[in-house]
Order: sequence, then structure tokens, then C-alpha cells
Amino acid sequence: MGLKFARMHGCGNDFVVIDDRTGAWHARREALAREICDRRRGLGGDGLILIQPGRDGADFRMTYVNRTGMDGEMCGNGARCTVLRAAQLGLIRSAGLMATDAGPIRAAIDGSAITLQMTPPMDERPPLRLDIAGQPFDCYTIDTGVPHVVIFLDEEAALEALDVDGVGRILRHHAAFAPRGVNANFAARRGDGSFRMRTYERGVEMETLACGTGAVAVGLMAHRRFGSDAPVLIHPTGGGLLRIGFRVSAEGFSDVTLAGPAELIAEGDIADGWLANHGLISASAS
Ligand SMILES: N[C@H](CCC[C@H](N)C(=O)O)C(=O)O
Repeated sequence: MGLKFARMHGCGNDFVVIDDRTGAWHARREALAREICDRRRGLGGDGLILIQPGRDGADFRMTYVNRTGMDGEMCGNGARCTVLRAAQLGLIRSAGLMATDAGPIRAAIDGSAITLQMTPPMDERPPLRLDIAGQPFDCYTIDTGVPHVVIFLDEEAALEALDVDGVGRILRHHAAFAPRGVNANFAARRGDGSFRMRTYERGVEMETLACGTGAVAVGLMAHRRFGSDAPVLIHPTGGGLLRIGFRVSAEGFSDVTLAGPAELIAEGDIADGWLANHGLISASAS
């Protein structure tokens, strides 16, 4: 029998996606995420995504769980994968409304790109100067569905040389961002006005190859720091291109969009024996 899964990624941020419209896995999502996201003994992934029934007009719901078992209110790369999977499951055609813990997200599939109408950003704060590992950083903070800090480096070479895991881990746990913690994004502007970025992700507890909500944070803070106009193009480590759209007024940012690729890698069945061995179903059920 087994448990049907899809392995998917958005710019290298990778996920195990499960059709959980029965809701059978919601209560066990933390344990399932920890076990299935293990890159040696499981399928591997930065997070687990459960596709569940939508309510209040939503076509479906995305429940996102980081690989450590920590719920994430939103996941930009994961949301694009979820929209693609929902279309593959016949829940939507080329557009739809997805419920998330951060709020409803309207999405559209346009060829190889998927565009998300992001929830309104929140909790933007003026840059905070923090000394981390002996280096001063100006930390721009904003919540783009999950909490983010954005640090701009002067040179792309400095970004590539940065100890993202070391510096990112300190920021992620810093008292300034307690109690929720924060995703730590580091970016450098290119001559063409686009940005290269790297991210230490809260809940993954390491650098990932891309972070969609982090790219939105970089795009919006690029407007604050450099006056960048929409769309801001972002180059994540994992390849692909993320396009951040927005309007800005005295009231802040609105009409924020995230556009980028999503890819189905494989689909199949998680063996009942594996589920039983990892305490996820009773042995008798396997
Ligand atoms: N790690 C994030 C959630 C996933 C964000 C990232 N993978 C994205 O694409 O937005 C958090 O729990 O704060």
C-alpha cells in the first residue's frame, strides 16, 4: 500500500509533498517531517508539505513543516511546489487560492513559472546594527510570511566567502529576534541591479539553496537600501531566478508577488515497513 509522495524543489529548496486531504497526517506531521526529511534514512528534504482541504473559498491548504519538525507559517518555494502539485492532482487548473497559516495566497501557473500573490508584509523595522562574530551588520527585518532579517554585503565575493552557517545561526537565535527566531538572509547587488543571496533558514537550522520568502524580504529591503524598483531579480544558490514584484507607498509595501520555478523530481510510495520502523504507523498496519 504505502504512502504516496512527491519529491519537488524550487531553486534547490526541496520538499516531500504529501496529498493529505484526509487529514490523516496532520497530527503526526512533526514526526513525519523529522523522519522523512532525513537525507540518509529518509527521502530527504528541507521540509514536508501536506496538501489539505481548503476552507472559506480556498481550493486547498498548504501545511508546511521544516525538516526539524518546526511548523513554518509560509514557505515561498514550497508554495510554488504545492501549487504545481495541486494542478497535477487536479485540484486546480492553472490558477487557484491556497490557504496557509500566513493567510490566503492566490497563485497562477504560467508556463514554467508560478506566481504567488504574497500576504502583506508585516513588522518591518528600521535597520538594527548588530555585531556578530566581531563583524558589524545592519539588519533589515521584515515578516514576509515568516520572520526574516536581511543583511547586504558590499561585494559578491564577500557574500560567497561568508560563513553563512556560523553567522546565520547566531542571528537565528539572537535575543533581538526572540521568541520567534528569524531566517537570516545575506545578499549582494550585481551591476545589473539584480541580487545574489544566501540564507540560513529557521527550522532547517542550516543554509539552504534558496528561500522564497527570504527572496521577497531581500527584494523589499533592496528598495529601502538602494531604491530598487520592482521587479527585483534574485539569484539563489540553487539556480533558477526569483522575481519579486511590489508597489510601495507611504503606507508601506503592497501587491507583493513572488514568481519562480517549481519542479517535480519523482513520485512514488513510502513503504509501510519504513513508516512502521520509524514509529509513524503501527507495525500491524504495515
Ligand atoms: N524556514 C522558514 C519556512 C520556509 C521558508 C523558505 N523555505 C521559503 O521558501 O520561504 C521558517 O520556518 O521560518
